[in-house]
Amino acid sequence: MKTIGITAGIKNNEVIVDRSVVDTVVKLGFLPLVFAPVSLKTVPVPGVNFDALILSDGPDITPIFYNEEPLPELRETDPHRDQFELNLIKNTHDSNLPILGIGRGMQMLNVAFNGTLFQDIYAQNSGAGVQHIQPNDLSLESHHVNVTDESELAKAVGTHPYVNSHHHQAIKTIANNFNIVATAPDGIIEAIESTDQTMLGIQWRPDKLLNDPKQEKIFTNFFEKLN
Ligand SMILES: NCCCC(=O)O
Repeated sequence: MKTIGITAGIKNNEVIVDRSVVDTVVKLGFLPLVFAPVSLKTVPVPGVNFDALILSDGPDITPIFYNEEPLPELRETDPHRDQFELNLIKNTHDSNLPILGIGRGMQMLNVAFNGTLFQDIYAQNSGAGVQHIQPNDLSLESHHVNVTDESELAKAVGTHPYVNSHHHQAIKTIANNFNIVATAPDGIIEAIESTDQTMLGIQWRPDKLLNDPKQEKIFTNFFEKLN
C-alpha cells in the first residue's frame, strides 16, 4: 500500500492534524502517516517511509524564513515546525516524490523555494477586496477563483470553481520554479504548480469540500501517478 506523509502541528503539547486530510488520504486508498515536528534533526526519509507528502494547513509562517522582520499583524508562528517542514520539503523533492501543499502548506512550498509572503493580506495589499477569512464553516464555499486554462488544476476543477477560504497570509512573490495557476478576483494567489509538475499548492481547503467531486479530483489527479 502506498503511504502519504501528512505534516502536523503541535498546540498545547498535543500533536494536531486535520481529520479531513487523513480521511481524504484513506478515501483515496492510501495509508496516512502523520509527521509530528518533534525534532529538527529527525526528518523522515522519503522512499523508505512514504511515497508522497501533504503539507497541511496551520499557523502563520515565521518571516525569518523569507528574510523579513515580523509586522505587527503577524500572528503566532511555530518556527520549529517551519524548519522541520522546510527540511522535509527539500528531502522529498530531492527524491522526486510529489508534494501537495494545502493552505499554509502552499505558502510553505513557496517559501521553501525562495518565494515570499504577505504577512497580512489586508495590511500589505490595499487591493485585496475579497473576504479571505470566511465566517462560515469551511464545508461551505465563499468565493470564486480564476484557474489558468492550460493548468493541471483546471483538469480537476475547471476554470472558475467556487471555493472556501480561511487565511490572512498569502503569496507575495512567487518562487522561481513555480507558476501561478489560480487567483481570487482581487488578485490574491490561490494555487501554484511547479514547472516540473511534482508540486501543487492550493490556498483553499479542498479536503473540507469533498462533497464536490471536482475538489476530490484535485487529490485523485495529483496522486494518480502513485497507483
Ligand atoms: N491557515 C492558513 C495559513 C495561515 C494564514 O494565511 O492565515
